Formats: sequence, structure tokens, C-alpha cells
Amino acid sequence: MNAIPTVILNDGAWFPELGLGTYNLRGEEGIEAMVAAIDSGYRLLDTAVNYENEGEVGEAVRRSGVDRDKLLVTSKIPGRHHGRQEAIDSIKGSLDVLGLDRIDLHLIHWPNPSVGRYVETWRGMIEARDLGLVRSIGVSNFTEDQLTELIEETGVAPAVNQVELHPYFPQEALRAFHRTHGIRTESWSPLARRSELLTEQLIHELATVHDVTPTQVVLRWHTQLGSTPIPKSADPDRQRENADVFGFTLTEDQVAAISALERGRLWDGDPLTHEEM
Ligand SMILES: NC(=O)C1=CN([C@@H]2O[C@H](COP(=O)(O)OP(=O)(O)OC[C@H]3O[C@@H](n4cnc5c(N)ncnc54)[C@H](OP(=O)(O)O)[C@@H]3O)[C@@H](O)[C@H]2O)C=CC1
Ligand SMILES: O=C(O)C(=O)[C@@H](O)[C@H](O)C(=O)CO
Repeated sequence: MNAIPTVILNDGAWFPELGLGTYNLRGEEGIEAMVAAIDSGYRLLDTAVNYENEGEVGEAVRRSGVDRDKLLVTSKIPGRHHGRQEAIDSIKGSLDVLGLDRIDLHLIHWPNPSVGRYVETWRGMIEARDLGLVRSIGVSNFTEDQLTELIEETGVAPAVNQVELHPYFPQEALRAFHRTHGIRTESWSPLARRSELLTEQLIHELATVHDVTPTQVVLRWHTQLGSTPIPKSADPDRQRENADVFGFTLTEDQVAAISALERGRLWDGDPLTHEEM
């Protein structure tokens, strides 16, 4: 398997082109699944306060035997912790639960526009970064207008925006905005949560052409769009399959054909209306 390549974020930090989602990976089984992923070459683990598994992620990092500086842990601030001081306190809480002395990338999980505190929260994140509690700061589920507001109010662009992105919802306009502002796109639910996406005829045809699996076609599409997918799998074989996508290249026409599967979000996760506390 080719090693997972890295890119450089707008703050100079390195960031993998593919990582592991950990939603619902919990307990001893969850820890073992994460350690297996790290053994297979994953270097980015994506968690959140609301996943209630930061403890498992920290334990997997310690058990893996891989140098801490070669691993990257992402966590996220929940809606109930919005506010400047609340954000700093939330990050300190995450560090405690993780049992780590630094979080590599911290995100605002959802903007929660009706609460109206994401700019204040962002100011707290900037402070936390300056205090050395987190290395990089970013957001999740932010729209173009909300990103613009953060940048205009604070002068600091997020390093990453983690958003719903898969062939059914390719987010072309938002990705173009990210490129203009040096924001790295990260794809959540990159496999569309194993919906019928993996049975699409086009995806199967391309898998045959490249002698890979349908899942690998989809994940390679993400990386060629310039986004970091974070597929979740509890299974070591599927984890290896998902990470082994850097040995073939889709043509531009093939990438465009996959993007043409667009049909919308998986569920009602529109950040202008969906809020999570
Ligand atoms: N910021 C946000 O608001 C959000 C962030 N996320 C993040 O994104 C991550 C990934 O998204 P998620 O929603 O979990 O969905 P994914 O698109 O990653 O799909 C996960 C599902 O696909 C299955 N799967 C994984 N690999 C394969 C494979 N090779 N073949 C067949 N099936 C496979 C998994 O099953 P199995 O485990 O059995 O392999 C699981 O059922 C989350 O874990 C979380 O970290 C997700 C949603 C929102
Ligand atoms: O997984 C996440 O990060 C979430 O924000 C979840 O709430 C996810 O959106 C979900 O599972 C909602 O059904």
C-alpha cells in the first residue's frame, strides 16, 4: 500500500490526504479498531466531544506505539460550548479526556446560526491556538457567508472546513471558495454512509477499469478533488481497502462523471437550519 500523502495547511501544519472517521467507535472494540487503522498507516483520527469517544482516541494514540508527532488528532466544539471562554474551556476539557497535551486540529462542530455565537467561539479558538492548546483551528459545516464573516471579523481564515461531501453532494461552489481562501476541504460521510452509492453502475464500471473496489473509486475521487475524506470503518480489512487509494488516478472525465451523480444531501444537514448542541 502507498503511504497516505500529506498537504500543508494555510498555517504551515501538515495534514493527511485521508483519515479515519471515528463516529460510533467506542469502548475496547473502538480502541482496537483505531489502533488497527494506525497500524495500517492512518495518521489522522477524527473525533468530537459529541462522539463521546475522545478517551478511546487518546488511548489508541498511546497504544499505537507511533510517535505522537506523526499522528494528528482532530476534535470539535459542540454547540453547547459556544462562546469565547466556553470554547477555551471546552478545548481544555477535550485535552483532559483525550489525555493528550495538544490537539492537532480543533473545529467548531456546527455553526448553530440561531445561537449567534460562532464568531465569539472563533475568537476563543484563536486564543487557544496562541496558548498552544491546539495546533491548527478550523470549522465544520460552515457556509461561504459564515466563513466570510469569520475572516472579516477576525482576519483569521480557518485551516479546514469539514463538510458533508460525497458524489451525491459534491459541493462544487463551496470547494471553489475554499480554494480561493486557502481553506482545506475535508469530507464527512465520504462514502455517503454506505448508502446505494457503492452500488451505482458508474462506480462499479470505474472500479473494473482501474482494477480497484467501488469504495476505492469514491475515495480517490475525493482526494483528486483536493478534499481529505475521513471514511469510518470498524473493520481492519475495510480500513486498509479505504486507505489504499493512492496507486491509481481517475481521468478528469471520470472525476466529472462521478460528480454528475449529484442529487443532494443525505439527510437534512443544512447548516443554516440544522443545529446541534
Ligand atoms: N462534522 C460533522 O458534522 C460530521 C462528521 N462526521 C465524521 O465523518 C466520519 C465518516 O462519516 P460517516 O458518517 O461515519 O460515514 P462514511 O461515509 O464514512 O460511511 C461509514 C459506513 O460505511 C461502511 N464502510 C466503511 N468502509 C467500507 C468499505 N470499504 N466497504 C463497505 N462499507 C464500508 C462502515 O461500516 P463498517 O464500520 O462496518 O466498515 C459504515 O457503515 C465520521 O465517522 C465522523 O468522524 C460524520 C458526520 C457529520
Ligand atoms: O457525526 C457528526 O459529526 C455529527 O454531527 C452527527 O450528529 C451526524 O451529523 C449525525 O449522525 C446526525 O444524524
